[in-house]
Amino acid sequence: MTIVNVEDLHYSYGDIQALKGVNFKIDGSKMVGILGSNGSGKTTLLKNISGYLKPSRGNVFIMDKSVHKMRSKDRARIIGYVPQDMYFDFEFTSYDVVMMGRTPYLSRFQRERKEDAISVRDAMILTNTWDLKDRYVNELSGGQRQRVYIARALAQEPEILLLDEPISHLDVKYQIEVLSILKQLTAKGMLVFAVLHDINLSSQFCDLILLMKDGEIASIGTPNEVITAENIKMVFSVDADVIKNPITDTPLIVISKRQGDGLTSG
Ligand SMILES: Nc1ncnc2c1ncn2[C@@H]1O[C@H](COP(=O)(O)OP(=O)(O)OP(=O)(O)O)[C@@H](O)[C@H]1O
Repeated sequence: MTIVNVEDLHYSYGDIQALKGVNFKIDGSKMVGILGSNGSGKTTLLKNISGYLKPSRGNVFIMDKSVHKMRSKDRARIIGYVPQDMYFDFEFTSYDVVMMGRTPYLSRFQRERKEDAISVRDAMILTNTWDLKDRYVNELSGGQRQRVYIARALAQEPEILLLDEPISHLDVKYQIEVLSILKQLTAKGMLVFAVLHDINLSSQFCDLILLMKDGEIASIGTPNEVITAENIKMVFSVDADVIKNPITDTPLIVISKRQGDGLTSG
């Protein structure tokens, strides 16, 4: 069964056309990396899949249902969304924030049940955030907060998990740890989309790569199909050599040539 079906998706912010006709179908549980240059539409795509933004044209179907026609509570049981950052006006502890992930399972004014506490604890242990449970989330480091947000989405127990740059604030140990956790979740049946900037880690951990340029999909396929010197040049304007990682057998990009002399607009 096709789980996510994106059809002719267009999205504009006023005059800015951020998505210009995106089409793809994904079935089964996989780890999908969304890569592309700055401003190419990755976050906008994720927000349209999550139902947070409504397409200007085209549609997003989740398990054959238009994501916008789903009740928000039903949507939240299926889709977990981890934005780049969130700001909380009030002093919420990490535990409170992760417990917010259980909202779709509780009726109004219903107190948390034992199963909610178990789900929160499991998500926090998995993301290595249990020892942060009593700390105010606004006082955590960027990397600690990022892991708490992932725990919140996991407590939601979604079938599809969307993450916007989930490893951008993490040190290398946690980058590997978070990507490994996401990979384990796909083995348990979850479909994961993650916007990533690290091409080599994406190549190592993702089953599929969706490469974006100027609001369109420049290439979609396995890392072997997508991570090529031609595609890297086309999307990032960078000369790279692509070799095989001798340990993982996945494509590995090496920037060996001297690039341009300064920043170019893009
Ligand atoms: N709220 C907004 N209002 C107006 N334009 C926006 C808004 N958000 C994004 N855009 C524009 O839409 C385009 C796509 O932005 P988007 O954030 O989806 O790109 P991205 O690929 O995620 O970029 P990055 O890698 O820099 O995070 C860009 O031209 C951006 O300037």
